[in-house]
Amino acid sequence: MVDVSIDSLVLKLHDVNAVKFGEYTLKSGLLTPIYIDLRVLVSHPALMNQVSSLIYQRVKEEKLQFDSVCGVPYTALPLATIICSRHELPMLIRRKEAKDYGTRKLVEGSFHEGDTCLIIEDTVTSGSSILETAEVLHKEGLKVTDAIVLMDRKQAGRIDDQTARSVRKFIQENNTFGPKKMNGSGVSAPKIPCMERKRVLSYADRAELPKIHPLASKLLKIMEEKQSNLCVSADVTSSKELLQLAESLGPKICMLKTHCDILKDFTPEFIQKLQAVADEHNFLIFEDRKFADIGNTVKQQYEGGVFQIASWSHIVNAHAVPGPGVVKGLGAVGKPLGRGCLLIAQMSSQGSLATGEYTKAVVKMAEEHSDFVIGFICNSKTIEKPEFIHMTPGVQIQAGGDLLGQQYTTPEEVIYNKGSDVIIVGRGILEASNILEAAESYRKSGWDAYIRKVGQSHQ
Ligand SMILES: O=c1ccn([C@@H]2O[C@H](COP(=O)(O)O)[C@@H](O)[C@H]2O)c(=O)[nH]1
Repeated sequence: MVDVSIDSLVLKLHDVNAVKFGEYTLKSGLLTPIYIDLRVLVSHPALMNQVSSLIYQRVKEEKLQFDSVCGVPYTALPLATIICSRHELPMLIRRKEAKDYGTRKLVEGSFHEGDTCLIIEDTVTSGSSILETAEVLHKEGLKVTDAIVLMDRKQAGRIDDQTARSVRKFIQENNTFGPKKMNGSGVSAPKIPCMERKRVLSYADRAELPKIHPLASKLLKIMEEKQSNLCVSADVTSSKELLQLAESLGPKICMLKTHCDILKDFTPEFIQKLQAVADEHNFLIFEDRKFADIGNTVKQQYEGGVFQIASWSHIVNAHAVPGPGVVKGLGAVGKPLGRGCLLIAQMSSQGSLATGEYTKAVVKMAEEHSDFVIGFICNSKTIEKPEFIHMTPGVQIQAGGDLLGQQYTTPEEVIYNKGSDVIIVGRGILEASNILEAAESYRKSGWDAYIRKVGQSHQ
């Protein structure tokens, strides 16, 4: 039996650099002065054993009942393996991505519908990783009622007073032990420490902010009025098909996203019809053109050519790679027309390079051009300024991915946990057997997650 003293364990964790002090960004986007990185544990077998024993000790103390154990990938996976092997408990493995071949299962191992699965996690902040795992298990028919998490923020004279104060303040402001909650998808939120949320303004309140861009205000009002934060990505190749989509899904959406350069029959007449449908059903058009050239070129691409995008698309987007000239060039055309631009701060695709410092630089560029930039394409909220609208692609009811690197997150995760405002859904709707029903299901999931987020922050 391994001797487990919490204090000695914490010191050892600090020794192997698993507890770091400084300025770090959490998965939730929050800045934290303390970061617990238990990924290094795999290189320290004695510590792995200690941590596993501590977790199992807690399982016993809590007298938890379960049929199998699942470690949240990846850090908690080896911890769960040690516990299960040592105590001869059945284990399940949750895949982060479905395989491209074979069974395409997201949960590996043997189980029966209705079995209870205990989740094991190394550290927790908002609980989003645990919820993601719980949702995947739930979809496979498993019940999840409990999660055991290892996290200790005690210090032992190893940090200076200033750091200790800011850590304590952070813990006070951000960590509370909340009641058991439902997460809206029918999955019981496991009992874990959960983060106290900052007050979240409603879309309607944000529409009235003094510094809001008029187009952002218009979009937020549409969202509130139609109870929809759903943008459908109309990735079809014929204008007839696109118009049919716009016509039938119009009442369900706040925005329709186009890729005009994949249409085989683009004409000015088609655009007139699309604008009429947008007016009739009160949604905005967003041409996902992803401009990425010097100012002078994007100006011409936006205004002229075959597509004359500026004349019909309320919103366009741009990469920040070329520097601020791209925004200035687009703004020269778009601002007089009352158009708005989204900067691509992050991408949903696997291996995207738009992360970390790059994302921060994009946000800064947006702040410096807020008379034209109304928000971001991103995976999660990038800035606490309610004037900016965060829009997230790579959304499907079931998390997973495609064969070309697209990665999907659920509407609940995107809106509630990641703090985004708009879900952008393409194939999740377009490839459904009943497109209208699918759109309604996405609309409802996105809206319910928003209501829950706003509601909880006002309690
Ligand atoms: O990071 C990004 C930026 C844009 N997209 C676009 O969104 C849709 C997603 O389609 P799905 O069928 O839902 O995968 C598509 O038009 C992309 O070009 C994105 O996916 N990720």
